[in-house]
Amino acid sequence: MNSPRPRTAAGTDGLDAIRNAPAGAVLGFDFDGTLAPIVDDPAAARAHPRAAAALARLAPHVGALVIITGRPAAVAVEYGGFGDIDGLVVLGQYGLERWESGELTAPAPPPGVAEARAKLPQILAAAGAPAEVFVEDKGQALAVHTRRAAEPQVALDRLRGLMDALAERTGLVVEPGRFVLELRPPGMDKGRALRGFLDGGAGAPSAVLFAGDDLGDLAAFDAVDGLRADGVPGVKVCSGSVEVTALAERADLIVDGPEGVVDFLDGLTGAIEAAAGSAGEGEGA
Ligand SMILES: O=P(O)(O)OC[C@H]1O[C@H](O[C@H]2O[C@H](CO)[C@@H](O)[C@H](O)[C@H]2O)[C@H](O)[C@@H](O)[C@@H]1O
Repeated sequence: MNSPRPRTAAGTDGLDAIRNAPAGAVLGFDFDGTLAPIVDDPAAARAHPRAAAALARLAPHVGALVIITGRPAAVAVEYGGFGDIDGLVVLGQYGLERWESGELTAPAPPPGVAEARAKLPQILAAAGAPAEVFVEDKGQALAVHTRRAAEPQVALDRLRGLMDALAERTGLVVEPGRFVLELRPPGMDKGRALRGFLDGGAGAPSAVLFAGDDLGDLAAFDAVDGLRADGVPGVKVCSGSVEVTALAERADLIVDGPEGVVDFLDGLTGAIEAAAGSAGEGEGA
């Protein structure tokens, strides 16, 4: 299977670098909207049916695979069916949590989360939120979802100012996403998480890739840009949707949602395996 070509020279260099030296490359992925199709109920989200197999096939060829998600890490592992993928690391809650080989490391939530949890019902009432607006309690963070409302963007806009004020009062930050506003601890984002993950590796990667779909993934795109400025080839992949356009504007490569991401992974692995096969034939000749 042929991989789609990036539309930028930097992205083409980044993808070539991954294909040419996969063993030193680090590939990062968002979960919801990138590996898992968006659905109305966050608890019903599951990875694309071919995602876990595609990651498992790619894993032995590359330096590292890391999923960086707003979900609790253990939830992404469960909903993804990722528990058996060799070497996979999942950084949850925007990088606060780390899951690796079945072991989870997670800090205690800051006290502001409990205060926000107690005040959120009043905030929803004050914003006139319809009954379909609900809170997803992630322990470290609280996500207010409006997707199921008749007018999800209107409901989101009405909440924004009140959520900003609550974040300020509780020492949290507001993380906006696809018909969601999250209250979460400050000091971490997907860019810092990616940088921190690379810093914990065995040296600079030969190349880096990050694929995402939502506003929270822009920080990881910033990190890829920063790495490129430092001389590390990199690729920014957007899992395209009509809901968010900000990532597509910054991406080297746009694919068609999670199905496109999985096809891209299969194509990349196929190219790496084909190159390894030809090299083996050359050596034997
Ligand atoms: O960083 P991510 O892996 O993309 O997680 C971000 C948030 O995604 C989830 O919400 C989104 O997906 C839901 C299920 O498809 C959808 O119903 C919702 O509208 C989306 O915003 C998740 O529920 C959040 O906790 C994540 O932080």
